[in-house]
Amino acid sequence: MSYTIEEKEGVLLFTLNRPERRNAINDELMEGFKEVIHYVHTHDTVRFLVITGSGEKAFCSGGDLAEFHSLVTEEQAFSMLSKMAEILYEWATLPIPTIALINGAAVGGGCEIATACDFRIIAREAKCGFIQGTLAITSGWGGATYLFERGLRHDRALKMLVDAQVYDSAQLEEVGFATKIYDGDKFVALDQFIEYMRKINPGVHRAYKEIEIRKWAEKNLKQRVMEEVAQCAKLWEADAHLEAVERFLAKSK
Ligand SMILES: CC[C@@H](C(=O)O)C(=O)SCCNC(=O)CCNC(=O)[C@H](O)C(C)(C)COP(=O)(O)OP(=O)(O)OC[C@H]1O[C@@H](n2cnc3c(N)ncnc32)[C@H](O)[C@@H]1OP(=O)(O)O
Repeated sequence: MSYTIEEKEGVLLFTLNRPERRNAINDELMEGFKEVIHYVHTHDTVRFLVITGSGEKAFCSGGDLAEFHSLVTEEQAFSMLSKMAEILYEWATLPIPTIALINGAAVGGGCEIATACDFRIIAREAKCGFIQGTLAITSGWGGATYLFERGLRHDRALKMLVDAQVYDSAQLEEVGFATKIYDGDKFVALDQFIEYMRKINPGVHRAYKEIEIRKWAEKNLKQRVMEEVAQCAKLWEADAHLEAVERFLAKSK
């Protein structure tokens, strides 16, 4: 199975489980996200949603470049990108705190998933980056829109996007992308992070999330996400992108 979903003591843990592909997102994993979202909406027992990657190396390497390379036209790209963008919008507007437990590399769409979460707890040796620019595309799942909502200084957020480089944990802390850097066991770090939150009535968390979600509704967040998707889809069909992906895949052979 390419993912697992486990509920324990109020924490719903969603683990991306394709370590041999560095937990890249394919259609099956998108269905996993949908299952998790449905679970949260139908189980009041869930207080915190946590997403992490299996293995040591990666949280998530973004879209599965091998699987999605068959999408060539703008329309084909839009169809895949908008599907995941819709899912991430649902995720970002869930009524409970969401946490990206970043155990390893979070690049491309993996960095977008992390940005769509409320909190990013990052392993000291992990790296994150909006590296889409190196593939001649922009973020295509709404990640830039979320990044500009996360309260980073505007020039720092923009620099992350336009440089398209991976940042180490010290840099991620400095720019304000990381909520917390951890050493050692990721679940110990998670337990410490939610220690105080656990003691608070869940209604309080839901109320704070509603405040943020209301603000986003007023600022047309969904529409802005979809415009980001459309921009990425346009770039997707250009030769520069298709050739960059071919170069990446050729390295693996
Ligand atoms: C499509 C949406 C778009 C968006 O909207 O954002 C994107 O997400 S674009 C995709 C951006 N992602 C990438 O460009 C992935 C780049 N991957 C890496 O930089 C590295 O793999 C890593 C994540 C930093 C991990 O490095 P390392 O631990 O050294 O592993 P390898 O590079 O050797 O990879 C192992 C294995 O996994 C395959 N792989 C990695 N990422 C992907 C991917 N995104 N899609 C498909 N396959 C991926 C890689 O090809 C290797 O395969 P083998 O050589 O066959 O073992």
